[in-house]
Amino acid sequence: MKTISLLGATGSIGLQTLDIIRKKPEIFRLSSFSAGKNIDVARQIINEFKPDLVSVLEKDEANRLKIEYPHIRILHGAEGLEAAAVDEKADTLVNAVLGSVGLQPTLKAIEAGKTIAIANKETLVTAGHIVTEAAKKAGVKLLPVDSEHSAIFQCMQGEHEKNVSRLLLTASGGSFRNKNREELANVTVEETLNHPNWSMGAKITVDSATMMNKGLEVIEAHWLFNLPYDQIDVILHRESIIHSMVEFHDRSVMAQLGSPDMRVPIQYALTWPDRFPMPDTAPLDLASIGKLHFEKADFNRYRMLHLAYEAGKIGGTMPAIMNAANEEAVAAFLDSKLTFLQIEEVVERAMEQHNPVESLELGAIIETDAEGRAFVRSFLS
Ligand SMILES: NC(=O)C1=CN([C@@H]2O[C@H](COP(=O)(O)OP(=O)(O)OC[C@H]3O[C@@H](n4cnc5c(N)ncnc54)[C@H](OP(=O)(O)O)[C@@H]3O)[C@@H](O)[C@H]2O)C=CC1
Ligand SMILES: CC(=O)[C@@H](O)[C@H](O)COP(=O)(O)O
Ligand SMILES: [Mn+2]
Repeated sequence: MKTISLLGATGSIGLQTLDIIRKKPEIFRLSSFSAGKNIDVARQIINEFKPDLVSVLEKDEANRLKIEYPHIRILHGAEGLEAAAVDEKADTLVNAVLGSVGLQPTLKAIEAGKTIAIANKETLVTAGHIVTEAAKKAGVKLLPVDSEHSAIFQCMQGEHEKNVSRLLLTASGGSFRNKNREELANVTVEETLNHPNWSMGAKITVDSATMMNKGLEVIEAHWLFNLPYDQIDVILHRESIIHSMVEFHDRSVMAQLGSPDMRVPIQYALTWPDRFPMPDTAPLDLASIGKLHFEKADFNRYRMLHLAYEAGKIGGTMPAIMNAANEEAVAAFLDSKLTFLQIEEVVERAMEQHNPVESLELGAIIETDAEGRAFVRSFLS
């Protein structure tokens, strides 16, 4: 029996995690979860899964839920997220919250000795050095949920890190992969949210279109698999059937394939090193797919990918400023306050004005995160 605390239960990854828990009640139990503002869905989750602890974003909503559910511990805000992350009944934290707000709960859960299934890539981008060091020190497992990192993790089973020569992250190219840069000037939010292969939350779908998603994933891979940036490559693969690959020194390349369905990597993180059947997922039918395509990822077309490699190589607080500026810029785009190409412009400017600190201290990271957000807000005003 695995007891789970789930941050971001009302989101795309959160709901798919609940689907896995729902189908295997003899194996999984949800003991706590967090939601943001989607209280109607939070209520449905409480009614179905009967957790012991729930955290929501706002105090007023928490107070209303306390009256409705007097037997459940209901919390709110950053403290609530941390309390859910260290829930004493849970052995595993699934971090599916959006953004760097997931960092401090993750660190608390590591300190408390929880196994961490991590979907929340912004946490690893912002403070990968702190998170991976803390996990190593506490002897805690960080299990990847992101499809590319799960693919690499699966290819690495039974292999030794020292034999890896290169990681190859596959990228769909996102909603605008058939457009050139000039054609990006007037794209709408609605067009941006139309991902060709995956159904995901709004922020990551925008990131996929700007290619920042792949940039964040390059930094995520650097921390999870302990490889330098010149051994991490990105290749365009429009079908999203190969989820990523690992090249070894003998030039052998291992790939993990499957239909684009996040429930597969989520479940693998929850059952590793075992595998359980996934009856609702159709078998991969390569004969009907016919062809798989590959293309070089052009850094001029996908400038955000270049910026992310730069941020990763500079290191220190540079990935944190890039991530915070990107989170704010994407939110502004979704709110029609920035155009699609301005997301890139504002992220680049935030990086240019930032003096990166080499410090590995959490305080420096938190300050940098705030600086990135303030920079975008002042750009908007
Ligand atoms: N979706 C996918 O297929 C994949 C996602 N990921 C990563 O997983 C994470 C989640 O993505 P996704 O599920 O798409 O995102 P969604 O936007 O669908 O869900 C985000 C979740 O986080 C909650 N949330 C948002 N902001 C806050 C906040 N400030 N405080 C507390 N809770 C908050 C939301 O609550 P509410 O909705 O109630 O307001 C929701 O539960 C991201 O880091 C993403 O990059 C990685 C690989 C694939
Ligand atoms: C499902 C998943 O892991 C996403 O991060 C996905 O990778 C997005 O696809 P692209 O960024 O390749 O468009
Ligand atoms: Mn991914």
